[in-house]
Amino acid sequence: MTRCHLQEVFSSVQGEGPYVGCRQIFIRLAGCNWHCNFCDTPGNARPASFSIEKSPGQRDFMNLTNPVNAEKLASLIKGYYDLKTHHSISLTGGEPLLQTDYLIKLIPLLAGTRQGIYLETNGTLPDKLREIIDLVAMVSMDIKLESSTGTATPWELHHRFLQVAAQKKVYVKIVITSATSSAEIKKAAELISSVNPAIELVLQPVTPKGGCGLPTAEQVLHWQSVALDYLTNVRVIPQTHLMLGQL
Ligand SMILES: C[S@@+](CC[C@H](N)C(=O)[O-])C[C@H]1O[C@@H](n2cnc3c(N)ncnc32)[C@H](O)[C@@H]1O
Ligand SMILES: Nc1nc2[nH]cc(C(=O)O)c2c(=O)[nH]1
Ligand code: SF4
Ligand SMILES: [Mg+2]
Repeated sequence: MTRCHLQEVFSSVQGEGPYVGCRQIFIRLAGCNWHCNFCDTPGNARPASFSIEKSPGQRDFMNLTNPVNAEKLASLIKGYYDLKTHHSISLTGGEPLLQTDYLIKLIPLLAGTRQGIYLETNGTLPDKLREIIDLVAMVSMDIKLESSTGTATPWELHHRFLQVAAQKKVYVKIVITSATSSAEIKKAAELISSVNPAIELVLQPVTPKGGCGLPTAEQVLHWQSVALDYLTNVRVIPQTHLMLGQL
């Protein structure tokens, strides 16, 4: 039986990127293969328990033991939330693609939302994406810049990842900080354009954390125009859920 380590499950509105405001069920898997200084959800890869909010917005969390099998998780979700009022199910983390065997079992049990599965991923595991791309409707892919992670940007992995993701609805998100450089934005925009210049790029100003500070207004507008030399659609959208008190 395939079982998974989770961090949390809740119903909220998508707070980032072009689907902002869409009602989603968030399933946050545990464990990550990357390290971003700004990460707002770091955590243990094997937590003993996870929490599930029973009534959206009420913060009436119940703690359950990890790992959990797919049938149990699907029946909890269907018991607490009405799938048909939800735009989609966000698979996030941590890095959800670290547990693809589990997702292959879980996703078919969660049919009934309006648009299906929304995958939120760091864009570094193209071979794992290939295993589940047929089960996913939308991909939110990050490009991870060295200036905010301390690790060299995995350009080749990101390129292969985007080629697979482009089979479905996909947009690319880059968290920008005061340390971001124009050269990084140019290289990212060139990479996206080489797959398809119509793929949308969202520049997401960091919510300050881990020594990462906000870029200036001048920096943000400059990087947007750099990216627009290569791409049709480049938007600047910050995280919005925090200001709404949403999870
Ligand atoms: C927590 S990650 C989980 C999914 C996957 N590991 C990834 O990085 O895309 C979800 C999204 O939150 C973004 N994020 C995390 N911390 C942030 C912060 N402090 N400010 C802005 N965005 C942040 C990530 O860049 C990513 O797009
Ligand atoms: N409301 C809300 N929107 C989000 N968009 C991406 C999130 C994530 O952590 O994956 C997230 C999240 O944690 N909450
Ligand atoms: S890849 Fe995602 S979950 Fe992992 S450290 Fe970076 S922001 Fe956090
Ligand atoms: Mg988040």
